Amino acid sequence: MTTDTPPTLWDSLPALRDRLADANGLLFCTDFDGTLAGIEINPDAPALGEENRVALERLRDHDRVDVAVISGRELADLRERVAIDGIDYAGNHGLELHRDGESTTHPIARRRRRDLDTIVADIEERLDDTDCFVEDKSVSATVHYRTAPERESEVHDAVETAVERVAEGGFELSTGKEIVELTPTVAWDKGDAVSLLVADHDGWLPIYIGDDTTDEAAFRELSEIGLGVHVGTDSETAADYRIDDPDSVTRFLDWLADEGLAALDSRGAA
Ligand SMILES: O=P(O)(O)OC[C@H]1O[C@H](O[C@H]2O[C@H](CO)[C@@H](O)[C@H](O)[C@H]2O)[C@H](O)[C@@H](O)[C@@H]1O
Repeated sequence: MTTDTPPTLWDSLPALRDRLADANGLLFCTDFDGTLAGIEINPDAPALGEENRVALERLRDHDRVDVAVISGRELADLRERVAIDGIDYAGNHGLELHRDGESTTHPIARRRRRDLDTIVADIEERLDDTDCFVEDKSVSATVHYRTAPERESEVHDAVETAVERVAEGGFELSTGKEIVELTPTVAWDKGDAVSLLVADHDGWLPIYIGDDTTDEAAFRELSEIGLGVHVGTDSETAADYRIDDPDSVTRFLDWLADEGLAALDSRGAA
């Protein structure tokens, strides 16, 4: 993993234009929270802004562009929030996929649902008298402590204890922005979801854009073959480039739907 802050994407747009002009097509993959929508206190609040919707639809409508939204959110929640037809979706960090109109869930994740229900109930009981709460995402769960940051270690302890009690080794913990994520122990992440899509797009340029720790797997997957863009100023990222915040993502989407598509169309024009 690169430890230097990657260069800003804005200085590299001429190079990106060249890569698009050489590519068979564009596979545009994006995270949702902190990328397409800003971070909010209430996890129910984030919505896809109109400018982003228009740009993503313009990309979708190009015959040599495919779009995928890849999120830690539950697939049903993500699809409802984004609500763009004709694109691919991955929910629960890739454990749920919606491709070509069909939804699938990783079989091991499906089998662990009952254990997860018990774990969620246990965590809820342990955190009952706090402001922390559990977002039950059917095959994974997220414990939110944004409104009680002083409870961070208490949340970790509660999740660890609940997993040990119910299904030791069956679930793993990861951290995100003021959250602890609890996912079934399965060798499958956002990087694998991206790699599955890349396999169907020979000679296309894959781009992945995201802001959080689970997006790093996708950046690593694309390090040799595509382009990763980290949203934020963290230095520890495997992404090739960075941009500041979700507003910058909107500007980039606008550029891509305009100049990026023009570059793609210029292939063979000279
Ligand atoms: O992969 P993503 O699309 O980035 O999803 C990651 C998690 O995002 C959500 O939590 C984050 O956003 C919330 C709303 O802005 C915020 O309140 C929370 O503190 C953030 O961590 C979502 O609720 C989780 O399920 C996703 O896993």
